[in-house]
This record gives sequence, C-alpha cells and structure tokens, in this order.
Amino acid sequence: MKNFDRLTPKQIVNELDKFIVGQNEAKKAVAIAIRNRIRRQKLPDEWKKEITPKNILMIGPTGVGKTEIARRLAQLSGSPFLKVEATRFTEVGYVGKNVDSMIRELVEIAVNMVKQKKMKEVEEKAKRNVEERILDAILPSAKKPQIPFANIFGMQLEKTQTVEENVDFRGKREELRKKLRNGELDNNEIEIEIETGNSPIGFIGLPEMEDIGMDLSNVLGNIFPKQKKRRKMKISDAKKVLLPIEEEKLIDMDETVQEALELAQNRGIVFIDEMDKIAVKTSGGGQDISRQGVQRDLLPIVEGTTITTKYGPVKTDFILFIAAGAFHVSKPSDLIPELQGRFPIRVELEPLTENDFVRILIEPENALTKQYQALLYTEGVHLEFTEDGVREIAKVSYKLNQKLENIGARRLYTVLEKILEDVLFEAPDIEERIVVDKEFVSKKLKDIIEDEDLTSYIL
Ligand SMILES: Nc1ncnc2c1ncn2[C@@H]1O[C@H](COP(=O)(O)OP(=O)(O)OP(=O)(O)O)[C@@H](O)[C@H]1O
Repeated sequence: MKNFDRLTPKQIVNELDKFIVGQNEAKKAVAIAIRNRIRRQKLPDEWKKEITPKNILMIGPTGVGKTEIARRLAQLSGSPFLKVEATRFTEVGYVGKNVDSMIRELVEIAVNMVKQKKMKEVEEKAKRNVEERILDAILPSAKKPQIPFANIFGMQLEKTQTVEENVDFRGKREELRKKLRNGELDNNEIEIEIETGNSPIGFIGLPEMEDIGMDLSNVLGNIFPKQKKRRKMKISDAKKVLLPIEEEKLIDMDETVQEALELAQNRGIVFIDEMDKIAVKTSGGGQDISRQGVQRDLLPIVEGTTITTKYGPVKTDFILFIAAGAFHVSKPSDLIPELQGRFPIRVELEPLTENDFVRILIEPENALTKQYQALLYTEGVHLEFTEDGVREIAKVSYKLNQKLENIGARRLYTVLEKILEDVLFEAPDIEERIVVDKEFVSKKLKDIIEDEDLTSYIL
C-alpha cells in the first residue's frame, strides 16, 4: 500500500468522507494518527524510542460511526484490522485469558490477507493446473486404454486397441481442453482426488496451546502425509474446489508468514470497543479488580512489547490502537492513569441528527438505498427513492431512536428492511419500477408504528 503512504491527512479525510457522514473530528484524528505512524517509522532508531505511539480514544454513543471510521481507515491503508470488546477479557471463563490473544488474532488476519493476495497473484497459473488435473481425470493417461467420456468427442475404440496406436492423444486432449474452457463439460461428473489437510488426529489446536502461541498442527502437521479423498462431482464444482488447493500449492508459506508478520507489526489496527465498561473509579469488588486487571494487561501491549505467536514474535510498537466507548457512566479519567496516557488523542463523536440520517441513506458510496437498488436490479426491478421518501425514513428512524433506544444509524437498517420487506419478497414478480415516496413509507410502517409493543419488537 505504498500509495496510501503518500496520502496527506487531508486526503485521507476526503477518502473517509466517501463512506462516513459527518464526524469530522474523528476522521481528522485517525488521519493524523495513521500519518504519524508512517512518520515515526521513518525516524532514526534513537528517535523512534523517544516518541511513544499516540493512540486514539473515541467517545460517542452506539451506532454513530466509530467502528466504521476505523474499519474504513484499515481498508484504505491495506491494514489488517481487528475489533475486540474490552469486556471480553473480564468475562467468566476468560479471566486470565491473555489479552495478548488479540495480537495473535491480528496476525492470523494478516496471514489470511497476505495469503489471499498471493493466491490471487497465482490464480491464472493455478487455473491451468486445475485444468490439467481435470483433463487427467477425464482422459487418464496415454498408457491406459480406458477412456471414460470417450463418447464426448465421438471416439470409438475397440477393446484391443491401445491409446498410443489409435488416438492422437494430444489432439484429443486439446479438443477437450477447449470444451472444458468454454464450459461445455461443466455438467459432466468426474471423480477426483482431493487433498484434505494433513492432521489425522483431532486433538490438534487446543485453545490452551493457542494461548501460549503454539500450534501443534504446525509442529506435527508436516510429519503426517497429506490425506486425500476421492470424490465425485460435476466438473463445474471441481473447478471451484480445486482452484484454492492449486493456488495454495503455488504460494510460498514461509514468505507469506514473514510478509504477514511485517504487515501486522507495521500496519495493524486494533479497535478496542467497550473501553468504558472496564473503566472504574474506585477499586471495589472482584469485578472492579478484574476490570483494572484488564487495563493493566493492555498497558504493555499499547506501549509496545513483543508478543509470541505461532508464526513468530510480533512487536506491537507500530500497531495503531483505537479504543472506543460511550462513557455514559464512567469517564475516560476513570481509566488507570498510565492507560489514559497511552490514549492521548481524544475525539468525541456527535449523536446523529435527522439530517445526518438523510445523508447516510443516500450519500456514502455504499449507502443503504444504493445497496437495495443494486440487489433488486439484479432481478430487473428499478427501485427509486424520492426526496420526501428518504426524508420520511430518516424522520421515522430518528423518532424511533428517541422513543425506544438510541441505536444510531443502525435504526435505518431495521426500518428500511421493514419498508422493503414486501418488495423483496414479491420480486421479481412485481412492477418493473417501484417508487419509495413518503406515502409508500407511511403505508408500510403505519400498523407497526401505531402499536408500541410491536414497534419495539420489530423496529
Ligand atoms: N456517520 C455515519 N456515516 C455513515 N454510516 C454510518 C455513520 N454512523 C453509523 N453508520 C452506519 O451504522 C452502522 C453502525 O455504525 P458503527 O459500527 O460505526 O457503530 P459504532 O459507533 O462503532 O457503535 P458500537 O460501539 O455500538 O459498535 C454501520 O454499518 C455504519 O455504516
């Protein structure tokens, strides 16, 4: 993601604007933080040590875009992204569960990202290999006289004939290849051998082992040969099943892991939600001690330490941590002082207004109205939203948030789903053009809105 490194904070905000309405302070803060990380990475070592990472604390009610900003930033910068709830580490059964596990999860995500990228790079070559495997299955080998599917291309072999003598084997194979490529053989069944992994024993991957960064399947996996299974399937399915298998064979796993470790270390973003729930004023009962314990465990990770993972050691110095919470009851100052110091960038996110809802419904590149339009257009249905229709959806959603519980923009999801329920059910057997105007919205919601119990249940 070299291009991203060249984006100025202003340009990063412009990019985020394409997906998130308002919340300018938060966008600005994450843009500065991520740019600072790039700046810090360029410093000489002695300076690197002096400048501590500046992590962010987002303060704001639920559903106003906190996670969305962080997630979009990660996408934009090609960063592995993990969202965890701080309370996860205080739950019964989780007590003592290593907070380090979030770094392991981040690495796992990075490994998958790099693997997917590399698999994409070798896709064309893998497709050729899949083709060869399927052709081998259809037309086994030149030495074997048995030719299943021989009738596909009109071969008539006498039992006594050998392939070498009677068939221009290569020619036929190429003829079959053509048919395979243009999908003519897709519905034919073949039997193929599929690699199903290499651990014949079920105990591999005990959670306790994972906690200390070990994975027995890595240690023992290579001792056992890969298991194979013969399966019958349509050629169209075989293409799909074999592709990732062939892609994996073509990529260098050591290289993938190295790249992933670097990606996690230098670009990782960890979003810690519900931070307010582990902030406590005074140390009271066991629960409070457990909450403060989690804060203490978090401290070295956000300060910069080295965590052991099954892929190797990972430094957390350059990982960007974004903590978030509503802080209705507790305050950021209820966090232990050291942790407060590690999240010096504070941003408050505004509650969303009715006007914001209107914009959220139509402006983002992936706006909800656009999503439904795209979905229905696949079946030839043109969905149109009029201005007063969108305004009405925003208005109802806003009112419901006041009346029931304020769940922010998430309310738009439930309301819109309800309004479009019939259309989604009836399509494609409906009119080609559906207009969602004020009247349409009111009609669809009338019964539900009049019954308060039903409202809180459905919307
Ligand atoms: N300002 C906004 N602009 C565009 N979409 C938004 C905005 N705020 C929220 N949304 C949409 O609402 C949904 C919920 O938002 P998000 O996940 O960011 O909530 P949150 O603030 O992180 O709350 P929580 O802490 O409860 O997870 C997302 O799908 C997001 O797309």
